[in-house]
Amino acid sequence: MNSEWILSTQGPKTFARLPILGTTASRTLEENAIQNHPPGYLMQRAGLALAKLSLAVAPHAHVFWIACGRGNNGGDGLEAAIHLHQWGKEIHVSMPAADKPLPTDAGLAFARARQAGVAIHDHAPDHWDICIDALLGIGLTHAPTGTYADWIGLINSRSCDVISADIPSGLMADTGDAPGACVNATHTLSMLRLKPGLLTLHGRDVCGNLWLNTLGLESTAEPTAWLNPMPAAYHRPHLSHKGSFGDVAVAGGTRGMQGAAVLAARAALQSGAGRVYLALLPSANGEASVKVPADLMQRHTDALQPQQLTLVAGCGGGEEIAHPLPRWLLESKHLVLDADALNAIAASADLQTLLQGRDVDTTVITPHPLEAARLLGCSVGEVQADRLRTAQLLAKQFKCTVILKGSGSIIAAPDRLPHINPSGNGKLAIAGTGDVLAGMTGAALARHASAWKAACAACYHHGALADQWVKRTSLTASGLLESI
Ligand SMILES: NC(=O)C1=CN([C@@H]2O[C@H](COP(=O)(O)OP(=O)(O)OC[C@H]3O[C@@H](n4cnc5c(N)ncnc54)[C@H](OP(=O)(O)O)[C@@H]3O)[C@@H](O)[C@H]2O)[C@@H](O)CC1
Ligand SMILES: [K+]
Repeated sequence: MNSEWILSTQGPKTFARLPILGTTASRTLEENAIQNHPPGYLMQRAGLALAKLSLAVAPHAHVFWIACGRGNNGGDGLEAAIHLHQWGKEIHVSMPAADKPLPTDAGLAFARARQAGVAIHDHAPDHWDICIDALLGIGLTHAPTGTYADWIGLINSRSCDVISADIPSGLMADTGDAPGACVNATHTLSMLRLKPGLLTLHGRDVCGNLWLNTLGLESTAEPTAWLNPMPAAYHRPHLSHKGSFGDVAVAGGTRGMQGAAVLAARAALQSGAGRVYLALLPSANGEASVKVPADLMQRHTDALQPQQLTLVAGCGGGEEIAHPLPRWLLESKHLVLDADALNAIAASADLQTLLQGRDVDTTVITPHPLEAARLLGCSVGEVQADRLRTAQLLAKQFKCTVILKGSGSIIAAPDRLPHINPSGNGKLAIAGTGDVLAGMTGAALARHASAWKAACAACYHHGALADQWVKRTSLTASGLLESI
C-alpha cells in the first residue's frame, strides 16, 4: 500500500491512465468501503501513509506541526500524529475548538490519539520544521473562515515543507477553484483516488508534488474522468512513403497575421505528417510576411481538396476565415478548428449547424477559455468555474472532440469520459503555443484518423515538450516546435 508519485512540478511521474473521482463518486467509494471494513480502517491507512510520506520528505525534521480540522480530513491528521508520536518525533497537533462534535471516524481517531498520549491544542506552535495540513478535505463548501483561514495563512507564511492530506485545504475537489485562503503545499497525498481539482485550474499551482494512495481499495466503479496517459510511441514502418502518414493543410494567415499559420504548419511537419500544405487566405496575395520553410508546399485556399486531407483552420485567420469555412466544414475529411475559426463559428448559427452535422470522430476544436466562452455564450469565469463540465458541454453541443486549453487541459468528446492532461506548465502561456498544438493535432489526426486519439496524443506531447524544456532561455513557440 505504498504511495505512488503522480506528478512533480517538472511534469508527470506516471504515464498511466488513472481514474479521477469527483466528490460524489469519492464519497460513494468511501461509503461502500466503510461497510466492508471495521470502523476507522481507511482513516488509519490514510494516517499511516501521511506519516510515512512526511518522514520521507523531511527525514531530519524535528518538529511536526499537524494542523487538523474538525472533519474527517482532520481525522487523517490525527492518525498520522499517532504514528509520528510512536516513532519518537516531536509533534504539535492543533485543532480549532468548537462545540460541535466530530464526525464518527474523526471522533474515533481523536480518542485513539488521546489514548496514545498525543496532546491536542487549540493553537498553532511557534516553530515547526514540516507541516501536515489536515484542515479541510473534500468537505470544503465555501471559502475557509475563522481559525481555518488564519492557520492557512500561517502555514503559507513559512518556507517549510507542507504535506496536504488528500487535497490542499481551501481547494475545491471538483473544480480546482480556491474561493479564499488556500494552502500552498509542497506535497499533496490524495487518498483513494485522484480528484479533478488537483489537476486543473488552481490545483497544479497549490498541490506541489502530487502523490496517490489508494488505501488498498480496488474499484470497478466508473470514474468522473481519466488522467490523460502518455500515448504509445507510433511506429514508422520501413516500407512507407510520404502518403503513409497523411496530408495536412494549414489554412489561415490573413494579411499581416501569417506567423500563426506558419507555426502550425511547421509543427505539423515536425510531428511527422507526410505532406504539409500552407494555404494563406486570399488577402495575403500568396505572399507570406514571414519566412516559409521550403518543406511547406504553398497552395491557394481554393486549390485545396479538403475531402482528402486533414485541414487545420483558424490560425491567424482573422474575420476572413469565415468565408471559406462553410465549404471546409462540409467537405473536410478531418478538421482541426482553432482561434479565429472558432470565433467565426461562435458568431454564426449557420456555421454551428455545419459543425454539428459532421461525423463525430472527425473534428477537434481547441479553444482557450475565452474562445470557449464565446462558443457557449457565457463568461470566462463561468468556463473556468467548472472546466470539466465546460469541455463536456462543448463536446455535446458541437458534436466533436474538444481540447479546452489552460492549466490542466481537458479533452472531451460526446459519450466518452473526459481526460485531464497532466503534462505541460506555465511556460506554455505565451503567444504561438496554441498554433503549435493545432498543427500537432492536425498531424496526429492525419495519422490516427480518430479525433479523440489525436487530441489525447497531441495534448500530452505538446505539454511534455514544455516539461522537457531545460534551456536557460524562455520557451518560444518556434523553440517548442523545433524540439518536437
Ligand atoms: N471517512 C473515512 O473513512 C475517510 C475519510 N477521508 C478523509 O475525509 C475527508 C473528508 O472528510 P469530511 O467529509 O468530513 O470533510 P472535511 O474535508 O474534513 O471538511 C468538513 C469539515 O470542515 C468544515 N468546513 C467546511 N468548509 C469549511 C470552511 N470553508 N471553513 C471552515 N470550516 C469548513 C466543516 O464544518 P461544517 O461546515 O460542517 O460546520 C466540517 O467540520 C477526505 O478529504 C479525506 O481526507 C479519507 O481519509 C478516506 C477515509
Ligand atoms: K487538507
